[in-house]
Amino acid sequence: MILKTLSVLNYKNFDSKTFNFDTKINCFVGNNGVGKTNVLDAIYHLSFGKSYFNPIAKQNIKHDEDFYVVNGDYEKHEQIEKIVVSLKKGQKKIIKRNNKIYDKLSNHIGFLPLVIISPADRDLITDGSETRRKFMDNVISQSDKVYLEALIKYNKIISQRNALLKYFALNNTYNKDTISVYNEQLDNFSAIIYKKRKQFIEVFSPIFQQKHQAITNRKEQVSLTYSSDLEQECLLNLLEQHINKDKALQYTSVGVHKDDLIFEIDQHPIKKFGSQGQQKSYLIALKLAQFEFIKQQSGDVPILLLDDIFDKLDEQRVTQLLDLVNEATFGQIFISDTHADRTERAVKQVHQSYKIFNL
Ligand SMILES: Nc1ncnc2c1ncn2[C@@H]1O[C@H](COP(=O)(O)OP(=O)(O)OP(=O)(O)O)[C@@H](O)[C@H]1O
Repeated sequence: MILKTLSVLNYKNFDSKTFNFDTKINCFVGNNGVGKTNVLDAIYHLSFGKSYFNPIAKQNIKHDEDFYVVNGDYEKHEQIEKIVVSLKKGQKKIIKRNNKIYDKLSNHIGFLPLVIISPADRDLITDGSETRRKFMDNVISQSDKVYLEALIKYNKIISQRNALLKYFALNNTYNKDTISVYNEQLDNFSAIIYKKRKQFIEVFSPIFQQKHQAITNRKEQVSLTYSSDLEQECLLNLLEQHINKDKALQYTSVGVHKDDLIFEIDQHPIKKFGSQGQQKSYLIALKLAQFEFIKQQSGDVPILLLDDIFDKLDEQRVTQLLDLVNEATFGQIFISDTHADRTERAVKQVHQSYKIFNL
């Protein structure tokens, strides 16, 4: 799968710009703030229908404009695929594949597999569990539609149940039957999500270990474990046991929407006990494992976005990283960096074709 051409219109700091890409390595270089990350984010948009960096869709429209368009021409399985994501202020976002509008964004997820490595990944360590759940959901969803559907439905019912708990509190009332209907639906979808997350970690964790060893030469022991309320009991029982708490809090306090991934180094939380360098290696290993997992599951080589790559690695390690990806049957890579010369030195050593875009 190759992104041949990208055109953006009123996207963040760009008014109108077109890029024709190399099939292997593409580097965006230039000073701080010229829009290197924005180009990577536009490519991310084409795979996920949204920004990696800014969840508020309308803030991706260029200041003082009222719409944006991101257009990508891909070659996939010898077919040309035209993907267009557009948003007009006050309207719903539209995603088209070959001029046909998708009914649901979820139908597009996984069609153009992609992995991004960015300085913002540190949020995976520093933020609360939601960021780690989103990471896990992103990896599994790119190759499992049943999972994505179950997740969307589960989240919808959780919102409805929370709204009902609020309504009960506000009106000083309670109806066990209505809550039970939600509980049963949640139990059904959470069983699917829990099982698939468990299966995912069983396959993903050894890949992560292997990537971590490859980039650190086995210096320290790291682990990645899945933690869920459902380890104790099925959700139906848990919801019944926690109903008084939920009524008091006015939201659902147990379930797979509280799951977490535990990141440890030498059996201690990496957030508290990992050095900066150890945390960066952990994150890179996590992202390379994501790349490998998606490649194995989907059969497609994901596009790789390396944002501000020298933030995490020195020059020698960047070359090692590119080699690692190169070994994994080469996909297309997009790199952003402030220094044209060091980027070019690193990519030259991979002996693949490349293009440098000065922004
Ligand atoms: N909606 C928007 N409209 C106009 N400009 C925007 C919008 N959103 C972001 N920008 C601008 O985009 C620029 C940041 O772009 P980007 O993050 O891609 O820079 P960069 O080249 O990656 O920089 P760095 O090297 O510092 O990471 C900023 O100048 C910011 O003001």
